[in-house]
Amino acid sequence: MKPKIFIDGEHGTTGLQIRTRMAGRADVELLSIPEAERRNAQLREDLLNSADIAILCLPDDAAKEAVAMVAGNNSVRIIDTSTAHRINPDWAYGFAEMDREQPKKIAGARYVANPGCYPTGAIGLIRPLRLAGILPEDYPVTVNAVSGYTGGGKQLIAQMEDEGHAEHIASPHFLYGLTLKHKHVPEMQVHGLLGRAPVFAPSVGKFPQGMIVQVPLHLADLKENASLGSIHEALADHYAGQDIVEVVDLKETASLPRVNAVELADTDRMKLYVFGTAGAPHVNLVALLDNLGKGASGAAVQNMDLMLGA
Ligand SMILES: NC(=O)C1=CN([C@@H]2O[C@H](COP(=O)(O)OP(=O)(O)OC[C@H]3O[C@@H](n4cnc5c(N)ncnc54)[C@H](OP(=O)(O)O)[C@@H]3O)[C@@H](O)[C@H]2O)C=CC1
Ligand SMILES: CC(=O)N[C@@H](CCC(=O)OP(=O)(O)O)C(=O)O
Repeated sequence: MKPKIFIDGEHGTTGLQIRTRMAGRADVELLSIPEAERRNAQLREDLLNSADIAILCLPDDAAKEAVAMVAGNNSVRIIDTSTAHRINPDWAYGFAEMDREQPKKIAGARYVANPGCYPTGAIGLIRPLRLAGILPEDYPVTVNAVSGYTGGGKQLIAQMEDEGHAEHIASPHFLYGLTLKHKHVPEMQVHGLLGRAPVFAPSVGKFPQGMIVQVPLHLADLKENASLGSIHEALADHYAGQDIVEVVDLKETASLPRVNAVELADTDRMKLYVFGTAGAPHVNLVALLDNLGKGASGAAVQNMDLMLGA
């Protein structure tokens, strides 16, 4: 029998992109809820309990409610794309490339927390340098980022695209999260293995999908003799043999005049760069991804495949 998959929130931004990725797959059976019934709690509970894997594409509160709906059913496994369970030690963190043994942990888990879009870039850059001993635990990390506006879900999409919207946003680029209490900070600290919470400065650009995450570093405050080359080598070693995360060659990186936020839109890949000048005191670590690809829906399907052994 084919494994049954139910996407709770399938008519939202992340859910729709997962459905698109699943179209044409003959190895799974997709359970579906009509759009008009998407908030029908009884129907959702029935579908959740009929699934082998439920992928939650809901706000945090609704995701917690969905987990409670299957509490008495030991056969339903869950992938949650919300922020609700990302630092819960009972959940496997669904970033398969973060450690060699992570794919195995995800494959065997009942509960998998899909990473946030910004944390995928930030943790992807920071964690390998913590593991290699290059980045000290108490380093004051700063994360600057720009996301495509689909990162804000249906509401922000409507504000950006509909000029008649009462809260239309006409700005081509804006900063937000200005209280510095963004929901992704704890996740970046925990899985980035950081002693201090990073300063996180997010922004949104007038493009639907794409994301740049930057982590600038002072070499003098890293492990002795850390250099552009040794940092690149640590990242390249960490991701060797992976096909989704690419550490871009230093020579190619040095030749780039700019980084385009939408380069990886509509892909599930992530590119990591180490920018700087040999012998100079600073480096800038950069991750490039699609907020809805490796940052959300692409990672959810990758995790589902690991859980199915596909
Ligand atoms: N967009 C992105 O780039 C990313 C999103 N995520 C996460 O994915 C989750 C979904 O976000 P996103 O797809 O962007 O959001 P959307 O607002 O686009 O979609 C959310 C969907 O969930 C439905 N929903 C809301 N509340 C309930 C409820 N109580 N019961 C049933 N259905 C409900 C909404 O229905 P309705 O239309 O009626 O509101 C909508 O269909 C969030 O937790 C978000 O943090 C993660 C990574 C990146
Ligand atoms: C542009 C934008 O608004 N982005 C969202 C983050 C994306 C998202 O929904 O958060 P998760 O990755 O945790 O699911 C935000 O800053 O709240």
